[in-house]
Amino acid sequence: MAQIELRNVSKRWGSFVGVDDFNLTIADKEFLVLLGPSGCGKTTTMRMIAGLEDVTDGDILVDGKRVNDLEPKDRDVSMVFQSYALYPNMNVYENIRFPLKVRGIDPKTHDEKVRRASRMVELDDFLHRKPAELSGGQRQRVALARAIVREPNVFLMDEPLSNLDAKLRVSTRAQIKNLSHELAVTTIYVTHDQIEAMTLADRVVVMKGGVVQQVGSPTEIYDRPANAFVASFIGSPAMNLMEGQVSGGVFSAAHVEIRGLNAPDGPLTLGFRAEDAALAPQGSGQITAPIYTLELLGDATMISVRVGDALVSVKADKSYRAEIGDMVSFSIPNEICHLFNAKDGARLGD
Ligand SMILES: Nc1ncnc2c1ncn2[C@@H]1O[C@H](COP(=O)(O)OP(=O)(O)OP(=O)(O)O)[C@@H](O)[C@H]1O
Repeated sequence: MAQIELRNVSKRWGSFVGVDDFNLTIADKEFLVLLGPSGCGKTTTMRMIAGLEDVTDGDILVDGKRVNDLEPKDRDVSMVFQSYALYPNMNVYENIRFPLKVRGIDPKTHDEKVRRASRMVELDDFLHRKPAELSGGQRQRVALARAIVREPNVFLMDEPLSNLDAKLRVSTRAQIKNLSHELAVTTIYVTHDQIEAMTLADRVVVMKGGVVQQVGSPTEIYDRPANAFVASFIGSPAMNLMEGQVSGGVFSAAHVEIRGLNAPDGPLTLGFRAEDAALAPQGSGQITAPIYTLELLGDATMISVRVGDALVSVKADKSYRAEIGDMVSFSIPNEICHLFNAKDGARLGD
């Protein structure tokens, strides 16, 4: 059992703020993903939980006990890093066994524990090999097994898939999800890849510049982004955002007019997702504009449309065909519009 609580946690180096007033309770067995662009403070947050970085302000509690002053080895957490840091001279078996030796675990139990962990990551047939004789994906699985074998209360994973090629990333991602379910261990996972976050997480924390922007389930974050930054960071493609003016419930921007909005007069950022735009017969939509490019995705066609100076994405059926430069017409039903304050990007209304 491990519930982790961060209370007003901050990290500063001199006047530079790496993490600013982070508050969150991570439930026992929860899979929590810290997501954000490079430098937003994800790794620093995780390192503070691991005890590898001192907390400047605030408290970290595990199961209600303050752990700020505990050494990493006394925190009952297992970390998996982006670089696998395996011992090159030891074979896979010895690499996985190593944490058990260091911790003075009864040697009689080692074999069973190592074999169980290696079975979970499907490395049973590779136990005699040295790291140099393994693929990148297999090495990362050794690192996972080495974390599993300790039977920790918490897994901390820092971009564990980022050194793998695209195909391996997808299969290892599925394996991590399955493992976390099977082991039922609280997991904190750092990534800048929103697809990884959406597919793995029970809850996602989106960070920017050391500040938490939103905490929520993947669906909440996708359907109701708290601000324009989150909207632009989540989704593939990201949400279309247009700057414009509202007057009497009518949003106007270059080549765009959307009526019936419940928004105050003044500047506004309007967002919509590619899949929510509705293609309309030629010339009958709210927006008619030239196609900039088309991407055939297999299950759909993504149309990039040049609206004034901006490019917006509109998702069409997989059978949709047109040429670059053709005109396309579409509407943005006002119930699917996301409205954001033009100044600070905060979400308006529901
Ligand atoms: N020891 C340090 N001294 C000063 N600044 C630091 C130190 N470690 C990290 N930082 C700064 O703190 C900020 C947050 O770093 P952090 O590594 O947590 O970001 P991140 O979100 O994990 O990014 P990435 O995805 O690139 O790893 C960055 O701007 C970084 O340069």
